[in-house]
Amino acid sequence: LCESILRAIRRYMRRKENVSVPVVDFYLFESESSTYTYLLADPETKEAVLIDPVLETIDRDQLVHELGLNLKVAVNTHCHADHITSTGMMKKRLVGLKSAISKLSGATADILLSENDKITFGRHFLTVLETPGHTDGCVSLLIEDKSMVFTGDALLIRGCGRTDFQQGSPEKLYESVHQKIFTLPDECLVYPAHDYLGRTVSTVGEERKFNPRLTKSMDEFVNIMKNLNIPKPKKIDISVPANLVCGV
Ligand SMILES: N[C@@H](CCC(=O)N[C@@H](CSS)C(=O)NCC(=O)O)C(=O)O
Ligand SMILES: [Fe+2]
Repeated sequence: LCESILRAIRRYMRRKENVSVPVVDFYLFESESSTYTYLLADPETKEAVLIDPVLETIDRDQLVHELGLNLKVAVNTHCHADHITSTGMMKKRLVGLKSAISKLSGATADILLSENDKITFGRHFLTVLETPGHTDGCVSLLIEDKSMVFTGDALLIRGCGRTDFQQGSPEKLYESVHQKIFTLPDECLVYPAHDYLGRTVSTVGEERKFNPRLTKSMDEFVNIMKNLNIPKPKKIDISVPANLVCGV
């Protein structure tokens, strides 16, 4: 393990002992699309935010009730191509819940996000970082003390989102990650929207050092991304149109 992840683990353990920091339920995983959903809450005010919820796991995500949380916002990091979001269905079940997605995604939602917007829950907030390249409307969400960033499909653990559909651009993705994410503190924990190998968390320092795609030059990166040759997501034709309207 490199130094930055050890520092991050120590920092995380200290945070767990301090009730004034947000609680995150890290392991809400949807196995068909290998998607991570993240629930963040202020333990004192009970206000909460849900990131990238999936339709198939909407019943599991009712745990917000069990935890006595007041879910304010359900946010998508982008218009997903591989699964349908549950934000629209969830709004029908939870009075007062608002959906959010980037303005540049072209999707409809209650809140259309732009660079530097804040999503507040209790005493905490996430700052919106526009990180286009996988899609034009991709955002990453940074917690106020820069200890955690939720990167959607922009930066995956030892990988990144593909750039061969949905306005994908390897050049834009390279710039987004280098300018917006790799400039964060080394020990900032990186939580991606997917992992296909069972990994759950990384750090900015680790990815800056070891990411096999993004440590390369821009030209090499573009070449890698143009030759990924991976099949399209099985559900792309139903997911994209559905996600343009919050999945309903
Ligand atoms: N097999 C999956 C789709 C896998 C895939 O294409 N994942 C995307 C993120 S979801 S849009 C991706 O960007 N992958 C990058 C990579 O390097 O794997 C399915 O059929 O759903
Ligand atoms: Fe995606």
